[in-house]
Amino acid sequence: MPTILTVEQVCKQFGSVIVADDINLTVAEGEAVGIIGPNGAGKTTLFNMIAGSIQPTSGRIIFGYRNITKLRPPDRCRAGIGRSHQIPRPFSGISVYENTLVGATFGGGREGVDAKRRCIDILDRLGLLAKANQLAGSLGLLDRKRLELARALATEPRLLLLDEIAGGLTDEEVHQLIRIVTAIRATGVAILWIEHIVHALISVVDRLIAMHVGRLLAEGAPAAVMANAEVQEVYLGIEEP
Ligand SMILES: Nc1ncnc2c1ncn2[C@@H]1O[C@H](COP(=O)(O)OP(=O)(O)OP(=O)(O)O)[C@@H](O)[C@H]1O
Repeated sequence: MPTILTVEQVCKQFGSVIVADDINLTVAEGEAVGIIGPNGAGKTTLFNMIAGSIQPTSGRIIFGYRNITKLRPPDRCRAGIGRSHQIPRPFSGISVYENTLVGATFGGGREGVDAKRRCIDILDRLGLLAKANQLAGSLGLLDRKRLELARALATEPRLLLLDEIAGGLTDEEVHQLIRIVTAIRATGVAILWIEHIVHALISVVDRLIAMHVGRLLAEGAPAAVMANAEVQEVYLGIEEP
């Protein structure tokens, strides 16, 4: 499959603190890649640089064949990078449907009946259609996470960045979320997913990347990365005997 995202020699410094240290990674079209790492490893900072809300200190970000390093976040969204945030922040005073419509109109560039039809289809796929007219602010956690995904999908992404979407959910809710992400994945959207709930991640992704203090520690098949001695030590706290 052709590459959809290339992160090339990306570094980020906040003052004297290095939070991304020569990051190189690729995601192929339709591929699902997981990112794990302890708190403060630089995972969200990496997403912020891919989505454009912060600029790398150096390095390049290529989306498709386009260098998007200097592009503003709305333009990256319109180019096909969708994002869900760690803490869902829907427009709580408007309905679930209207929240989704904002994404379809803004990112997907659709209007009128076309945008409305797309939103209804997305809400149906995510199991939110029955709550379409409810205020977003009245939703429980799982539904807020579903809405976060719906809003991101409405922008018609070719690459979806998921930031800790399983956090705070019950086991049953995590299973529901896994089914949703698997279904999104089956539509051909590439996924880059940061997650602390590793079993959820591993049940969906093709490849895993482990980060630690701004660096890529290991990368490859999920089982191999989880068995890596350095990953076990820094991430799971398991030291070699
Ligand atoms: N705007 C900022 N200014 C200064 N330091 C920052 C800023 N944003 C992030 N950092 C620092 O960068 C480091 C990486 O943070 P980041 O949120 O990317 O980690 P993370 O791997 O996503 O962690 P978590 O799993 O807790 O979400 C942390 O030490 C954080 O304090």
